[in-house]
Amino acid sequence: MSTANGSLRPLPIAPADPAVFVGFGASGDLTRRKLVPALVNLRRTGALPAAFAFIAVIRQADVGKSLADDVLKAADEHLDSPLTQEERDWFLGRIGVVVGDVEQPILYADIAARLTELQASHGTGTNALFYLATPPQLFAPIAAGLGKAGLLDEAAAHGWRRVVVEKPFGHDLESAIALNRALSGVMEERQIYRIDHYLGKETVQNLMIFRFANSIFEPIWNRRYVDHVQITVAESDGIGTRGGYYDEAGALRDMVQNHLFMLLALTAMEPPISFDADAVRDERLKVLQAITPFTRAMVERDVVRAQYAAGRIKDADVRGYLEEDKVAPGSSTETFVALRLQVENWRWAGVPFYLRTGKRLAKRVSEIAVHFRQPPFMMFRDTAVRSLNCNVLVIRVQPEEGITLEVDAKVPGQALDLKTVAMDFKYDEVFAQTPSTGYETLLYDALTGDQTLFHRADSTEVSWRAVMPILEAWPSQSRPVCYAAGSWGPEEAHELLERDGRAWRRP
Ligand SMILES: NC(=O)C1=CN([C@@H]2O[C@H](COP(=O)(O)OP(=O)(O)OC[C@H]3O[C@@H](n4cnc5c(N)ncnc54)[C@H](OP(=O)(O)O)[C@@H]3O)[C@@H](O)[C@H]2O)C=CC1
Ligand SMILES: O=C1O[C@H](COP(=O)(O)O)[C@@H](O)[C@H](O)[C@H]1O
Repeated sequence: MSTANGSLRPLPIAPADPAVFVGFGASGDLTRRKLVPALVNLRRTGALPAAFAFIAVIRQADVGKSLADDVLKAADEHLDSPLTQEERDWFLGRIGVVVGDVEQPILYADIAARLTELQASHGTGTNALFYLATPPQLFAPIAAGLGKAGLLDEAAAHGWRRVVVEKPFGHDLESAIALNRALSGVMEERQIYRIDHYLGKETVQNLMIFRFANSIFEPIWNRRYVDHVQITVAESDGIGTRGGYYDEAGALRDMVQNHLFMLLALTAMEPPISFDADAVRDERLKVLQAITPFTRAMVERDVVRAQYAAGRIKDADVRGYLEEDKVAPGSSTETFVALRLQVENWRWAGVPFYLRTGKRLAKRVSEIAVHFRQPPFMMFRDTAVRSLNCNVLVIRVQPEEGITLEVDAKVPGQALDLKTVAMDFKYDEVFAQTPSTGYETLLYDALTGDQTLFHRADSTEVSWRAVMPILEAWPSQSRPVCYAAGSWGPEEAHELLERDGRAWRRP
């Protein structure tokens, strides 16, 4: 059974169902920086139920002693305003800790006992949301442990049981299939919430509203009017402390296969027949299925992989990727990818989609730029106007969230002169509420049983299938090319568009 999309929720927002949140990997970075702050934000907006408790599942007993205090202290740094004493006491009174080894059945018996305890003391009822914020190789063992202990059996529990699975969802197609199989062996698809925090971002959700709640864009949203689309997710940060994970993953797995493909899917999808979760996910899936498979020749020609070298960002020297902690000597892991792909369907045949993402680029900015075709020049041919610019619609995902439409206007005066001007919508000028990190929305959706903004099993596999030919071709190709930290990527990425008579937008 599918669920209804949260975008259609009536205001004011109702508190989610009473539940216990069971966080695996609760001593980790994600819990501190994103999950706990998101839960605090949900409570601030009245979206967290009063009957709520949090079980932190960790492996080191000594960490457990101060864990509740530590995560709240860390959360403080990621909130717009620090926790009040009332909030601190509220959360402290609701956090329980369970220590153990995720491979051992006893851990799950302890979790079950703790659940019963908290259900009684906090009146949470029997709903439980299990959140897997651990290294990915533990997702399947944890699911198996939960399954064997009967913790996912909703009939026996008399309440819902849901599992949020963090990214990366697999390392390649084969491992994604295996993980889907492991999950579906112990629970129903409707219980699985594969997270992609980009889908929770306000601006990303707004893409569907922008396209389908306004009548003026849809008629021109196709190959007749669109020349090409550019999707950029640029980061100025490097890999930080995540070298161990990143060196195994690289930008294609870390960003393209999931986040950029979701931006692509939402940009290119057909209108769903409703906001029903499966109706929306069906349409996103069809876009991924329509990506023209990459041949080796296409990988060679249309995919640029690169790695950052030392450079300067914001007036500071930064080291190159190979000097980062936990990166293998001489690693050929890419920190930048630019590619050109085609969505072969009736709407988009012949329209190139250019995607690029990278670490240590000139600035942090994510945007989708839809470049429309040029108008016929005919009317201007005997005038001083030398060329016409094409209209560009830019959806700014982050930061400075908003939407800009670039149009040509006449420069005031007697001569005929044109200038490109921007019609601008900025979230922070229109709405009091600033767009969230995405985790608030996704946690609320998981707590209310809305799967729209989560990946379904089929889409994880189809997106891996699309990138596999690239991953398979790379080892036999030359090393990634270099780009200086603080730049907009390697020259080859610019050539990718120049070859087609186009250029990347400078965000
Ligand atoms: N951090 C982020 O911004 C993002 C993270 N993610 C994903 O979230 C997940 C967690 O990431 P993150 O919090 O950064 O990772 P961390 O390495 O910071 O934390 C991992 C957590 O898992 C625990 N853990 C590690 N090994 C074991 C084990 N063998 N048995 C039991 N527990 C174990 C760690 O416990 P201990 O403290 O004892 O080591 C820690 O609590 C990953 O899948 C990551 O890809 C996704 C997007 C963004
Ligand atoms: O999933 C990931 O996303 C972040 C970028 O997220 P954003 O919300 O800050 O844009 C990226 O840095 C990280 O490498 C990747 O794993």
